[in-house]
Amino acid sequence: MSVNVFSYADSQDVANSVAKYIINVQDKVLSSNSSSTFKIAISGGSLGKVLKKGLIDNTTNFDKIQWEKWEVFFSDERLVPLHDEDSNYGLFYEMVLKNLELKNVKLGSVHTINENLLKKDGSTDSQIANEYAKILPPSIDLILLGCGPDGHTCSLFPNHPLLTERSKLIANISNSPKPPPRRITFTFPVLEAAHNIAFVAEGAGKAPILQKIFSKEKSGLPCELVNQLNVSVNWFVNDEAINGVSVNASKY
Ligand SMILES: O=C1O[C@H](COP(=O)(O)O)[C@@H](O)[C@H](O)[C@H]1O
Repeated sequence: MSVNVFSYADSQDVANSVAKYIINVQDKVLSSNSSSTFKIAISGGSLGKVLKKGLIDNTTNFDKIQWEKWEVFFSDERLVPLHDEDSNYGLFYEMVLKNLELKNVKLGSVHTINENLLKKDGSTDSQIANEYAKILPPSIDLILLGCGPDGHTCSLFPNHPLLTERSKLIANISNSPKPPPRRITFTFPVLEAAHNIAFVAEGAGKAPILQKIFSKEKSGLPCELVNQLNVSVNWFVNDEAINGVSVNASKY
């Protein structure tokens, strides 16, 4: 399927076009008779600020979001308490949910890890992953992903055995090369069942890895493997991130 790249000089324009895209997918999903909720998966890292800029600070976009119909999942989660500074839910809370509370707006539902199961020794991590897998729908309408400087996405890292995991929808990892080490993550079966996937990547620091991901030579990097799925994949980047990358970028 198609891989599109949309690039802008300015970060605010990246955030606005990500927001416009989210709203378009949301509207399409909710206007079809088959769905009463919009199922969206969120990542951590730099995506949090982009969502705040595009969906909260931009009040025109804010008003177009049907918040009460959103069902939010996390493409990966760090195995720390939900309000820890490393938690992807915690980041989403700070950037989005807290602002909804201030405006008295209710979000449909947010599917977090079961915090009560967390144990310091990690002995229940696989149980946390299994429980999260049970609440996943057969397919997610839109998965928003980041791209780490090493080409990882979700908590799927380069050359890691989880890249070929087919039997579990959610897997736990205890040796993440990026801290914190204990995490759970979507596996490829969840990504390939999605209706739409979008990456957000910004900054000159991302250019070297994007050059590899979009090179004709296969790298096997996790983000490149996502580009090869039979799913519509859209990249929202700033110009610095695709400096020297062989892609035809356009505007969304
Ligand atoms: O550790 C993580 O990193 C990736 C990429 O983050 P970014 O800050 O480079 O955009 C993120 O997508 C993932 O959810 C997170 O757990």
